[in-house]
Amino acid sequence: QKTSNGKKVLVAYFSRSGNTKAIANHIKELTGGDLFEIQTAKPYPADYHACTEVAKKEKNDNARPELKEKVKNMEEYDIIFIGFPNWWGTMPMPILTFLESYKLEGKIVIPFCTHGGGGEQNCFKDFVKNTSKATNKKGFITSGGSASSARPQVEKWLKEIDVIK
Ligand SMILES: Cc1cc2nc3c(=O)[nH]c(=O)nc-3n(C[C@H](O)[C@H](O)[C@H](O)COP(=O)(O)O)c2cc1C
Repeated sequence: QKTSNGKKVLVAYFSRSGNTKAIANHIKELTGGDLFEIQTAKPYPADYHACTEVAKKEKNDNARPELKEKVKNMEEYDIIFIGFPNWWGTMPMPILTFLESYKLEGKIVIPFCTHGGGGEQNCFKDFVKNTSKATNKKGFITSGGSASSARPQVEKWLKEIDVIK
């Protein structure tokens, strides 16, 4: 399925507790795109505090956690939404693994993010820095708690950035 302007859409997301997944689902429903969940080969601890410690170490080490699977047909997509939670003020490191796994030249990449009160911080700045070979469009950000009811805001944003009519 393609959008009204004939583009094929992928909605890739990383989500530990479901908030970012809720936004991914809104985008999928509104654009008719395909969903892909970015998962690490080794799951993060279920315990929140333990997870923050693992994530902090990965950030400090500039790690590239191994991913469970790849998008097999990335070359078919024109527009790639990439969603993630704000972790320690930026993208979780598996997003960097993901971005470095594909040739994104010539594609439109668009981030979306949920946070726990800190807002955007460096999330989108770091995203743009790491996707400089692609065309970037303005991202969508919301607090994790509002994600499931954010469909109207997501729709407004998708119209603003010219992905849907
Ligand atoms: C490891 C970790 C680090 C986090 N760091 C931040 C942060 O720096 N700023 C913030 O606003 N929220 C932070 N959060 C909260 C998440 O961004 C927020 O709960 C988000 O909606 C979770 O999305 P998810 O349900 O898709 O995993 C952190 C959460 C985790 C697990």
